[in-house]
Amino acid sequence: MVLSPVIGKLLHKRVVLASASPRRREILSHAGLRFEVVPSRFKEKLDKASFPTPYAYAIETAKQKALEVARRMHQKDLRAPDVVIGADTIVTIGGLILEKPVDKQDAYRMLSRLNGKEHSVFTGVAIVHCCTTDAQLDLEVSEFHEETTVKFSELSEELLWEYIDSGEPMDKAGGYGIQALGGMLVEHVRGDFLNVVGFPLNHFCKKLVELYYPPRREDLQRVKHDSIPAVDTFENLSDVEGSGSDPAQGDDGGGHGRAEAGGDKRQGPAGMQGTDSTGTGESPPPFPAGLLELIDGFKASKALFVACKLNVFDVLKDGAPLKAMDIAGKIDASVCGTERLLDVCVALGLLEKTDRGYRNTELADVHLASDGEYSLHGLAMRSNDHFWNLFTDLELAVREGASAAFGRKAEEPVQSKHKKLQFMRAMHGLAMLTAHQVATAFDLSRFTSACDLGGCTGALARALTQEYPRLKVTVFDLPEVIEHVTCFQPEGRRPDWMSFTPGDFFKDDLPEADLYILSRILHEWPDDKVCELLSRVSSRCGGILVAEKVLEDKPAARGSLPSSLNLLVRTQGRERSLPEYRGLLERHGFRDVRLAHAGDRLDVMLGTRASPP
Ligand SMILES: Cc1cn([C@H]2C[C@H](O)[C@@H](COP(=O)(O)OP(=O)(O)OP(=O)(O)O)O2)c(=O)[nH]c1=O
Repeated sequence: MVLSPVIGKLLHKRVVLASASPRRREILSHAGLRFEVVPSRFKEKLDKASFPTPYAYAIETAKQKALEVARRMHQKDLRAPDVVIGADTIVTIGGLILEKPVDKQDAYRMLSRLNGKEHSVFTGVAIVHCCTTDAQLDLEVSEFHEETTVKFSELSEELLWEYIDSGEPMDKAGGYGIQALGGMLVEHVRGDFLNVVGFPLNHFCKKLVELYYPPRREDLQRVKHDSIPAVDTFENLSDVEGSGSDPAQGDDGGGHGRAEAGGDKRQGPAGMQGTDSTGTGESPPPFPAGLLELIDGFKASKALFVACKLNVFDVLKDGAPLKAMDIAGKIDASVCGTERLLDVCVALGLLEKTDRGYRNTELADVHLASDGEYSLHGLAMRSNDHFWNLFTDLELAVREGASAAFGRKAEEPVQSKHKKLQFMRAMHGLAMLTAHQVATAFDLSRFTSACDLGGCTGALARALTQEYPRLKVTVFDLPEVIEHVTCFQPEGRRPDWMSFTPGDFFKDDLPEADLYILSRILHEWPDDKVCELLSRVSSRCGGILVAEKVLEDKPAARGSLPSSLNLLVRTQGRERSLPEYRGLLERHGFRDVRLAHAGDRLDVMLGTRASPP
């Protein structure tokens, strides 16, 4: 018997749980899912420091676990399963990620840290849909995370050691198992209990709803957007046409004419399987939820920008929940307007609403408050104040081409101090998110000095010096940028081990360096300017590191599309493919140009040449 129709959607698929966790197996089989278990061999050794949030780390680990199993099964049988599920559970306290203890002492350290305090348990989940065509494996990953807060009682040393000696902590994140003896340590839990045990079943079902049941118009009136559809109890579930009623179809599943025309074949995530709309007029086409979301997308962006501009996320950072009226007072805005904005932020997943008022989600705390290390507040503000206006000219830019539009209402000169700082904050936020991945994409230990051209606040330079302590790094940027770099340094002063040189890389002498770095620079310029810049550096160095989003043969990744239009409306530059970058670099004497991915939004290329005599 299956209680949730969404679980039923998986019954006729070959589903694999990529996990050795007996808890995950139990939770999913109790929910009525049929699956095979293939524990993942992925080594959980990702660099935690390179992730902006703990849950990003858990999601990535879950994803790698699932992908490893999908690829291994495909290699073995040349046929992957239909769906592979991976999960990873971590405990976090005070910015520290706790996984499974390595020994009893480690378990003691973890439990002492949790003793008497509240901590968060995150489970990242990846649902990988596999499709094999002509022996080629195509993978589509959906991912999410769930957070549960757990408070431990004050526990005596004796009790901690007794618990550790029971052996229970050793295979569990944070060194405890809430479902067994560890339950005695816990004072209260806020959120999904099963999430702590290793699998957030409720969120998983909601995710399946999103994937398998894009809402229909009539459903939208009845069902709240993110809830699981009305729970039916039924035994005979089938994806196969005509074999029993489909819960997504309500009560008419058994009827012939209508059932035939309207039979729901929305079997999987968009893109992996087609929909079957007959277009006869008898049944409406599948509800275009994604399209409507796109049409409304600008409203969501604007709501986010306005909340940032009014410092909503700063007001709520790290504090107790506040009522709309109190927030309105602090941001100097009307109560009714504030309440509506806050509710929109809740719907967008930026705030949470409880009986005690509104509070930031972790995403907002980390990325939307203005002062965090990984804050994107500056980027949101620049998007609001600058890109928003430029995009009103998109139609003109498309009609006339970048070069025609450029110069009419293109990049405004960054004159005022306010504008300069806003630009730098935006660049800094993006660079902080990717600096570590760019710095570690290749082994750069053979270089002794590097110069980051257009390196702005030095975020990438700092990551390089952390990774290669012997590398001497210079940041080269316009004088009006260098003038303000100090306020972006963690200690509020320029570090001794990095130098900043003001200048224009098209006009002024460049600092001597073994390796030149161009991160998000070349896409700003047309080919002739790129060649001018490359010829200035090529004769002087042994290597070049270029970080850009490289266009791929397949349709561009969603993440790179806005950037490509951004360039169209404001500069004469453009994104380029690997052959294009390779051609440009090889024309200037760089050989052996290699590519590495540095996350969804950036790729890194390294080209080398014989060191100058
Ligand atoms: C906090 C907590 C964790 N856990 C478990 C859930 C997970 O199985 C484990 C965290 O380790 P994970 O690395 O998430 O999972 P795993 O190694 O057990 O299995 P696999 O990697 O093969 O999927 O801790 C509990 O069982 N109870 C708890 O209260």
